[in-house]
Amino acid sequence: MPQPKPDENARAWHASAASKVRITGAKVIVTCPGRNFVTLKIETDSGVYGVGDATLNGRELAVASYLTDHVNDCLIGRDAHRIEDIWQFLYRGAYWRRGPVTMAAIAAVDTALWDIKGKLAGLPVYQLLGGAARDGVMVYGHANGADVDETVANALHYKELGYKAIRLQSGVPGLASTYGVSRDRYFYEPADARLPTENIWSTEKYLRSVPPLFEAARKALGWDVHLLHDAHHRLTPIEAGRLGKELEPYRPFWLEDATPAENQANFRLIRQHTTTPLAVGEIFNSIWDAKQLIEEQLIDYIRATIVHAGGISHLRKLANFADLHNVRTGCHGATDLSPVCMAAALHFDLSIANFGVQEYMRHTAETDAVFPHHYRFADGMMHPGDAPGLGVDIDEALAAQYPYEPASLPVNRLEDGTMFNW
Ligand SMILES: O=C(O)C(=O)C[C@H](O)[C@H](O)CO
Ligand SMILES: [Mg+2]
Repeated sequence: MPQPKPDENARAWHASAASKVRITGAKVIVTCPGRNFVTLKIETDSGVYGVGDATLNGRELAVASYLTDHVNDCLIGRDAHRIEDIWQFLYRGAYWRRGPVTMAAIAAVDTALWDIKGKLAGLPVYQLLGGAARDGVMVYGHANGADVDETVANALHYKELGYKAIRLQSGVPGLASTYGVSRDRYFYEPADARLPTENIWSTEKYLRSVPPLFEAARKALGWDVHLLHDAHHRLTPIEAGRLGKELEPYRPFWLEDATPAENQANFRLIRQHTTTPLAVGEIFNSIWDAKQLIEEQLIDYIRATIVHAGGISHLRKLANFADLHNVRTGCHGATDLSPVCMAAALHFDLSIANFGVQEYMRHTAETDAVFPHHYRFADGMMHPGDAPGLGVDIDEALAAQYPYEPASLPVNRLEDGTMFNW
């Protein structure tokens, strides 16, 4: 029997058959409505455009240059529908894989392409990702204060606002400044000066301060609210094990960034000493940063988010992998992640199987005005809205009124002058 003739031009056929939407332009917008944000806007010949967040706090211009000097020209003429192909082109094609600058740039392209695909389909992005897997996205807010009383008072306020999960960070007696404690009630912005501010840190003083904070918070708030805490990479594994054990009676939702995670095996030691759930990963930029942590079930929540971990496409892979190992998500959502990232994270959170919680720090009114958006908060939950695409935009004329202002994250020294983790 004669065999069917192979189609020698299959590749060409595939290339021409699908309906194409050509990318006609890509531009980077840097704006500072209270803090710096880098946004990528991709335009197509259909008239539809998409936006992606590319903000890397304290290193913003490196990503802006990566996009402008090395990526944007490569996008022109490509089919905006081919999100995975473009992701692979940028990741494999860089040769220098991973790293926060590369992955933030790829994330911005990926996010903008999902926005375009949603707008062209007339669907919110979460519908393209499989639809809503829950009614809304539980978020946690930041309660902080100079001392335990002020922090607990702020936490009570968050509870009144309807929050079901609250992060507690309090000033440490004997230390002039502490991570997570702001002078402002809602907006904590660590990038506070052009050159890095030098803070002083004492692990001993800090460790004494956290259990009394949780004890007071449980007394005042009761047990029907989740309580979280961020150690911000400052403990050794054995110190983290001790803190986790001391917090167990207060049932924290998680202890975050207990120890730096370059060496993923660090978390084994913490696990051996405490049942307090562990969260890590806001500075991760790919699935490889979390592979051992997830495979060995050394953590409970993975904090990687859209802008710093390669966009919606890569974060979905990470979440699916985590799901196999009972690890849930808890996306980073500090104010240095723009409303574009927040919108993308909410579509992602709503659609995945193993969602845990989403961090939510309110942006300033100036930021909200530059980035008009459809996402909303009610009763401790958020929803991305049902506008086609991501449901977020950038007002370029307004953005231009807030030029870039150099700002750095702080650094820490121990009391004897030794450089330490911030
Ligand atoms: O929100 C958190 O949990 C943080 O740790 C915030 C980070 O310090 C901040 O995003 C750094 O830019
Ligand atoms: Mg953190």
